[in-house]
Amino acid sequence: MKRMSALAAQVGTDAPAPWPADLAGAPQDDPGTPELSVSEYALFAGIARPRSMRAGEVLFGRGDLGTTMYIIASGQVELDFGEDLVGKTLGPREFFGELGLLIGDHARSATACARADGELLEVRHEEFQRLVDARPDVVAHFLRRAIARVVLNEQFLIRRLRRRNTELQGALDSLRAANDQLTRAEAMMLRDELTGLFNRRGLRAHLQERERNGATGGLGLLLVDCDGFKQINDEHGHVAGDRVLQGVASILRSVSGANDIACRLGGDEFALLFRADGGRAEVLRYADFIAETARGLQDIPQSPPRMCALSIGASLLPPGGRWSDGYGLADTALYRAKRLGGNRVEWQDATVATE
Ligand SMILES: Nc1nc2c(ncn2[C@@H]2O[C@H](COP(=O)(O)OP(=O)(O)OP(=O)(O)O)[C@@H](O)[C@H]2O)c(=O)[nH]1
Repeated sequence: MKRMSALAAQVGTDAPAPWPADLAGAPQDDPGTPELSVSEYALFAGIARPRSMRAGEVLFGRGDLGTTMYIIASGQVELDFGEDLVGKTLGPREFFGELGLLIGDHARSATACARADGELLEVRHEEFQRLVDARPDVVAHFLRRAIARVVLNEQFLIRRLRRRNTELQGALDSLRAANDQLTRAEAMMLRDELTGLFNRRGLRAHLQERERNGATGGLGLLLVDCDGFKQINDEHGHVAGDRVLQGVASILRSVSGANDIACRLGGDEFALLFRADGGRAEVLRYADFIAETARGLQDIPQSPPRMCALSIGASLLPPGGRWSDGYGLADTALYRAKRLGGNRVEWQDATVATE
């Protein structure tokens, strides 16, 4: 500090400082190095204001406007760029805050905090101007170094951002893939594995959706149950039974439209819920077609059989009515169809729902 103070005393007036003879030539060191050369440091020390710093002292905060550059004479300063950017620790002859000095009222890009007790040189615009007047060659060299440092920092930041961008892109791709898998898994959970029709969960989801949209009325409901199915299993094996169930599913799929829902409720029991603006007549037309198709397939002599007879209970979901009401009606009708020997369609009205 003594050496610096002596030089500082020499530039106490506006007159250019008489520079030591050994510093007469422009410094030749690498502009990319972070610290000032000994000769540069001596020149800055000749014009700067010395000040001391205490460990933990915040010299300026990120975003603060500033016009002062600092050179470290002794001690250490930590620069914190915030977010997840890597900070820097600077030591003797290193400088910081130069953009504030060069641009003026520049928002600081980092918080500068003293890591240890030490001494700083403060360079403000007036002092720097004196150096410009007296030693433009030194200033030009310093500026090259300062610009090189800014450019290096920018390039580092750009590389880092590119890398981060690639990482983010990868994370996004994984997320998309996981989301697709989840969507597929969710869709599979709503389907019956054997027939590909919706299962009970799928039917419930579909009904909830319709209830949310207030679109539960005017729907035809068929409950379809296989007749003598256990016997097919017993006589021809489960694989043959499975093929019969798949055959029933195919018939239901072939009559259901885009907004209808064909569903395997479990075992050998199925349901078809469909738009039936034509009321009872239309619902029964669907039911008769299904029963008739099954009969037709059953009549083709095959071993093992590809189809069995079907019992069908039919009803209409009353406008504004609940699914459970409509289901109760169709179930009553199905029970009657079974009781009457199966292989038939039975209808149940809401008005005479008691049996
Ligand atoms: N092959 C096969 N059989 C199944 C499956 N799920 C349930 N079953 C069988 O389906 C049969 C259903 O028996 P029941 O309800 O008595 O059927 P049913 O013989 O048609 O009797 P009714 O309805 O009175 O005519 C049982 O033997 C179950 O083991 C399946 O996924 N595949």
